[in-house]
Amino acid sequence: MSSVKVENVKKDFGELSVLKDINLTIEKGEVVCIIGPSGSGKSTFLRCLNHLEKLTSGKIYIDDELVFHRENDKSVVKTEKEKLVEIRTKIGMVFQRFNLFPHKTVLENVTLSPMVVKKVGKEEIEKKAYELLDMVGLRDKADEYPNRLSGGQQQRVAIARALAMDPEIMLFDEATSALDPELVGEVLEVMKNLAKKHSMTMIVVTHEMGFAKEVADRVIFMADGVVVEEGPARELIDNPKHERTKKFLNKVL
Ligand SMILES: Nc1ncnc2c1ncn2[C@@H]1O[C@H](COP(=O)(O)OP(=O)(O)OP(=O)(O)O)[C@@H](O)[C@H]1O
Repeated sequence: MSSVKVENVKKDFGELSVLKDINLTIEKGEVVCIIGPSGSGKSTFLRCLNHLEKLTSGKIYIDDELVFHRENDKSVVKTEKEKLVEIRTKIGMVFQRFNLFPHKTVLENVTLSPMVVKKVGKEEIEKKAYELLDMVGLRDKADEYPNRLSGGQQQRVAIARALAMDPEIMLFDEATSALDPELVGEVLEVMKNLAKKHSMTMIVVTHEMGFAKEVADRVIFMADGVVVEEGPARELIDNPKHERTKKFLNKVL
């Protein structure tokens, strides 16, 4: 488990200012849901946390260690390449599109990165992969190829694959948005289990308000690249303070 601190983070795409001075602290073991209208910068924020996007300016700390740092004028990225790999192994990410390796079996999808990146032995990682596949309810699919699985099953494999790296922090970027409605529940169930039983630091961008309310310790409402409001999940969803939050929740609930 790790904590994350974000200081004065800004991200521009050309003329477009997508993140405008974000300041947040996420504690060890905390489950945080980020909600907000489409285009408000939620995905970009997550992608900045593991450096899939370079910051325009600001600082990101993991466990009080400054890991990403960029100044406006000098374009200095503090992080060296090897360090980046080390940091990325601490941060697992699950995307909207599962991006499994199509020519690898489910088991191989889960074991590949730990073997290649962390040099974990085959026997050890396979044992762990089976445990993870058990956890996501897919042990019996270990030898299947991804195209033989439903979207919900593929997404559960993607979660197992991310967990196989033993991450300290898990980022979920609209993990259920691309799924048929009847498959959403099975993926949320796995995420819920992870949050409740495995005390993992989780940052979840989601449109699932029920999930946010039930599972999150804290909800952050973002709009137009700023954090408009944050607070305990139930409090924020049932009793939002800002007009912008109220408007958004009225629309989606
Ligand atoms: N690589 C990029 N290049 C240029 N613009 C981008 C890029 N990535 C995102 N944007 C823009 O940044 C803004 C925020 O996008 P982002 O995906 O972070 O929003 P979001 O809140 O996650 O939205 P959604 O809920 O629809 O996924 C959008 O206007 C988007 O078009």
